[in-house]
Amino acid sequence: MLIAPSLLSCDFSVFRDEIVRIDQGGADIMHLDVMDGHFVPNLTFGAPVIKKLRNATDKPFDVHLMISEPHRYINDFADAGADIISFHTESDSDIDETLRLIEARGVKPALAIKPGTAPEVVLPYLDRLYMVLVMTVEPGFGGQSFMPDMMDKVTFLKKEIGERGLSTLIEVDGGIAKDTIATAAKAGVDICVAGTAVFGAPNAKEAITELRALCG
Ligand SMILES: O=C(CO)[C@@H](O)[C@H](O)COP(=O)(O)O
Repeated sequence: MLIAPSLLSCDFSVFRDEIVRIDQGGADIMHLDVMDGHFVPNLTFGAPVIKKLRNATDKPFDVHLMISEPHRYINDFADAGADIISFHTESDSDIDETLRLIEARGVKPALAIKPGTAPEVVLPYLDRLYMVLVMTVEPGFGGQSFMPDMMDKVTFLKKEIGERGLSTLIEVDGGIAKDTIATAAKAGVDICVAGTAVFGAPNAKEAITELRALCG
């Protein structure tokens, strides 16, 4: 299991230091939530901020776009140093064209689905995807409760990935904590995003180590 702390829950007044802290704490991937106050009812940061932070770590930057019209910003996030870009199937973007823009920049493409979205929507694109991001809360805010019924989507997608002989990864995001991560691991999740469970803990390194250990 790869652990991707969500920087949404970090102390933004020391954003760079927080990245260094979780890097040294054993984080596998840096999960960066971009919100526009339109696709989701919250605002965070954009490509210029990510670009300034890129040299804080060598770990991959996993940029989760919770924005409308993501196709307009793919080049900006690629220029900023994103390694993975995920965008939502529910956004007002041409999925095929937006994937093409990501592929053209040599960035790993991912599709994200909200809790109310059926996993079948990603099937036409699965062969092109580095990852599918299955939201286990409604996107927009940290600190919500994990939705265990989303694991049916993980099972469905893992089966399809296996049958097609693909290596597409499954990431889950929202409510991942000590009492929920084993459920995700059992369902076959490859990457767990965790915000509150890492940044809300007294010691981020211990929290990351413990989360990983709970996956068996
Ligand atoms: O993208 C989101 C929320 O939209 C997530 O990345 C959350 O930030 C996860 O936070 P926790 O549920 O782990 O606190």
